[in-house]
Amino acid sequence: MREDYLTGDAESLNPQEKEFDKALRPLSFEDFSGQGKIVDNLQIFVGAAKAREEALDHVLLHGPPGLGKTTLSHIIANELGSSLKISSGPVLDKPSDLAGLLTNLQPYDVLFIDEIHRLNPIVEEYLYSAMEDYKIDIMLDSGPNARSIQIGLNPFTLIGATTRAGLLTSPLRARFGINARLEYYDAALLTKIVKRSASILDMPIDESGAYEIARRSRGTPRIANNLLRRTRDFAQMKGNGSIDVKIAEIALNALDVDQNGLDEMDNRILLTIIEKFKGGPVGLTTIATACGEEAETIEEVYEPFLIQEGFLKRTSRGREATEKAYRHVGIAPRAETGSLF
Ligand SMILES: Nc1ncnc2c1ncn2[C@@H]1O[C@H](COP(=O)(O)OP(=O)(O)OP(=O)(O)O)[C@@H](O)[C@H]1O
Ligand SMILES: [Mg+2]
Repeated sequence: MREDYLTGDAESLNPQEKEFDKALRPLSFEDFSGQGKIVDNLQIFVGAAKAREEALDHVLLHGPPGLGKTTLSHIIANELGSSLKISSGPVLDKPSDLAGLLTNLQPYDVLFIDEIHRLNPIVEEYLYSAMEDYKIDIMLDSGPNARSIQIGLNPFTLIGATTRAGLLTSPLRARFGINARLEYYDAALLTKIVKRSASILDMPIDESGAYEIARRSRGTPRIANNLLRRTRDFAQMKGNGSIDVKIAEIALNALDVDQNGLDEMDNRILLTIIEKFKGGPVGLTTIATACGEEAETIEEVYEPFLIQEGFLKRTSRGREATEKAYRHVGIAPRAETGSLF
């Protein structure tokens, strides 16, 4: 179950969760909390493109899952007054899939390609001229009759989203005029987001309850919203229906979200490095095998937060647990135990 609230994107949700997700998704820059600099800049770029009656420059949004990349794409299209066409890297398998999408775009439409780091390299090449000159070359026929024709496209904006900006090729990256890296949210911002969500869903919640959920949400709005939903269940079954700090604590403890907001897998990663590999350094794939998790998921989902919070260090020789990690799992750091002998 933890998988779906950590990594679950809209596509993997059940219909009820989809409704919930839709109801809570901010629709305008005004409703979107945090990422101040990115939002301020985007507002300027969107306003200027509209005033000049030009397509907005292509936008690359990157950062860990659940921080608002898809949400921001919807907002950009809304604020441009354009429609948003949605696709994703793995879905665009053949150049003809891409050509079909591109030739159907109306002037100033926004094309959103999620997981853009997973584009097929052949499809990616076709994207270059589309992004640069609003043109694509299409191959007609094959064999001796093969010839290519050039088709002009309406001016459009491509928004690419990825959790792995490092995997993007440099020619693709260079074609984005706007490049924004989303950051984790602090507890104050997440408190605001939790209170907004609770009010949309008509859930009574007090400040301390909202803060407790917020500060234990790994800096991630998606997790905050999901923990809010789970906490409501506890409020209904174990309380009087409203959420305060006591109910929030009961719910979060029951869900194995600890005092620092780390969940069961975060703790398993830290414990594995400390207990099985003497605190590291140890390689990512070794950690992954020992934890029974995909290396990619550890790198994309867990590690960035553990590093940002100072539990983990990335060195040239591998991952190392910090002193803070030792204290967190309640084991004395190496230096201290070493000095006893
Ligand atoms: N700044 C924000 N303010 C309020 N709610 C937010 C904000 N950012 C994200 N959310 C909420 O968090 C949920 C997840 O956001 P979103 O789907 O945009 O993340 P994402 O970055 O696209 O994640 P992924 O990488 O998994 O696709 C959204 O449904 C939205 O309700
Ligand atoms: Mg998304």
